[in-house]
Amino acid sequence: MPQTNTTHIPLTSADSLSEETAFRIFRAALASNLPVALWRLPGTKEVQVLVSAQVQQNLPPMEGPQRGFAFCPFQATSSTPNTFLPADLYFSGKADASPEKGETELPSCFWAYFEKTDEKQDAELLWPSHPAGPVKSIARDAFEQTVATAVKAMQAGCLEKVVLSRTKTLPLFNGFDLLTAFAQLTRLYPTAFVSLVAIPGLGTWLGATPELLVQIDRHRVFRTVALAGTQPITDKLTPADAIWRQKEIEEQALVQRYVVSCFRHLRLREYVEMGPRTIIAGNLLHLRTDFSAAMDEVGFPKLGTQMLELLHPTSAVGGMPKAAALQMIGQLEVHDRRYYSGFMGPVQLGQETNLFVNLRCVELGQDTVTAYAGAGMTADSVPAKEWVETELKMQTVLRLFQASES
Ligand SMILES: C=C(O[C@H]1C=CC=C(C(=O)O)[C@@H]1O)C(=O)O
Repeated sequence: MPQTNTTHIPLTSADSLSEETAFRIFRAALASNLPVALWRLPGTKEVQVLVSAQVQQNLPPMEGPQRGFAFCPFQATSSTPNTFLPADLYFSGKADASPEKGETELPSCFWAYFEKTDEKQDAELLWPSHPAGPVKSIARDAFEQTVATAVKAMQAGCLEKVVLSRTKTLPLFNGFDLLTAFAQLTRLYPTAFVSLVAIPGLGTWLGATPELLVQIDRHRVFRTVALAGTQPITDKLTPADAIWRQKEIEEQALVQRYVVSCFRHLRLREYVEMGPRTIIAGNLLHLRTDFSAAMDEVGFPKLGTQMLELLHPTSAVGGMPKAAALQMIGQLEVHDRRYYSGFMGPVQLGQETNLFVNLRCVELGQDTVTAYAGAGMTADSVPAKEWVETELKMQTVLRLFQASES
């Protein structure tokens, strides 16, 4: 593994013991070909894991009572459906917790592998990959051309903003270890939602996203954010000193207005809006506005589910107006986004729902890794800068795969 220069958060022995239990469950699920999700919530230490006996294609209400893990694409298709993994086995990662069983029994082979993995496992893990293999990548010149096309359309007034993405596929280096990569991301990005999701027939995704889509906390407070605008962190720059150009301010304001339009659509006025302020996401800074509403007090007991339907895809990954932006993405991008810029996260686990936008992520093939990243374009975008921005976003996770680039 390449060396990283980031501060490591020391784990206590109780933490590392429960992390090892979560990893054992993950390995046993892969070995028995079961869908599995492993994650660490922002600002927490616990690594949580969930295994399902089978996948559902309909999302239940986000407010309960069904518990599980949602994993949804940018746009659902037959090869990238919406998926919900019921919590047939769930481990919260807390030092005093043990794995909890759900409604459906896991097959006995899972428990056989789980017992076996008690001893240190040296056998290589085989993870599921998408049956169609890696998606297409675009060369720098061609990407910059497409950005120029989008900029012209925006200057002509056809739309205000579009988020165009691209991908980069590298061979996996010898000795790559999936769980080590996950553990490294948890140490590198303490404020990100770090996840590793493996679903037979659909693929394996690893990431560290900064973008909350929908949260319903244990007090039934709904939260979402408007995140956009990007600049690299430099040695001298703290979030408080960050200066934003008009282009980024407008780009984020469009996302913020989009969230407000969703509240308006529901005729909900009693929400709290804070920001925008500058936040750190790995090697980057973004602008973020926070929104919240106490669901019962404002008379919207199903606000999480209703807002999810309206928000996704937000203009942080699509654009404004939404329909025109989605059409342009379909025309200009050479790849299928699959689960990149979709959303995912635990539903009603630990009495909370926490859904995040799948950004700063990679998709794993058997011997390849594909990074996905996009950037918000407006009439003022400069194509070369947008290329660099997507490169920086990809580095969030690809830095762990550097040995692959040599
Ligand atoms: C689309 C991505 O980031 C979004 C979130 C924050 C900032 C963004 C931007 O500045 O363009 C994007 O809207 C991505 O990471 O692939």
